[in-house]
Amino acid sequence: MDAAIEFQDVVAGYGDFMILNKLKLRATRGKITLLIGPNGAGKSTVLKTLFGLLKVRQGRVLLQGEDITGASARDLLVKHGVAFVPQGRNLFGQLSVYENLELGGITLGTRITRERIPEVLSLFPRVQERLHSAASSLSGGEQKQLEVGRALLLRPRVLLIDEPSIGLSPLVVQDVFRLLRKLADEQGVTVLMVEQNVKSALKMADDAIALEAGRLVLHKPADELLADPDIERLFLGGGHVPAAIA
Ligand SMILES: Nc1ncnc2c1ncn2[C@@H]1O[C@H](COP(=O)(O)OP(=O)(O)OP(=O)(O)O)[C@@H](O)[C@H]1O
Repeated sequence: MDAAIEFQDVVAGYGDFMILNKLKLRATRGKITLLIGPNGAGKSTVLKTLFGLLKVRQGRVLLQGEDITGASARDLLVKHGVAFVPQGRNLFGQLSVYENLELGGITLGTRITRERIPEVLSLFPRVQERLHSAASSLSGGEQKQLEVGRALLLRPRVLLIDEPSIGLSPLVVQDVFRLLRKLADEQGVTVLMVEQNVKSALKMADDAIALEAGRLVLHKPADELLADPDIERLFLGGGHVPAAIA
């Protein structure tokens, strides 16, 4: 397997409380890998650790075979082509769509950023129509598209995305998923995603990794998991949150 991302026995957490428990995982280059598992399993923690926001206490993190353990978020973004779209709203609401994009490209310099903005906007026609509106006036889905667009300005090779569907209508969720599919298929971007809309996400993902208590419990093709009659138990670690898999 051509691993874009590899965790080798990674231990990481918050303060003295370790969440990832000698975690081993691999995500294939140019594919969409979905991280699933019960609440608190450590899914978001994987993304934060990979993006250098949490310290790796033990083990190694590799990107395209290169050891990036301990690299800062800035270096990951600028030198290694990793972009992170966190949960929730992360825009400057009072600033315009265009200004938010300009800020997203701050590490590139103004000239390159301005050259790239049209190419990013071409992916999001509805956002393009609102270029000079305050970001906070966009719908939830448009705001999420703008966040993804802002990350794409840096032409990432790896996109980490945490629960993009929160607060979005099912149709808009499909738009976001289609976009991720396009990035993987046409640009070879590796996507690692956490998403509570598990069934819809599995329909467009390539692989699924299930975590439980900071360890990997399953890694298989998304379509195989979708066909597994034990799917609810696997997703929820024996819990029962039917709305999460509707
Ligand atoms: N900033 C923080 N400080 C302390 N503990 C945290 C922090 N963020 C998360 N945790 C704890 O780490 C554990 C794993 O959290 P994480 O967000 O990675 O889980 P998750 O699998 O993404 O869950 P969910 O599906 O609920 O989003 C949880 O017990 C959570 O309470």
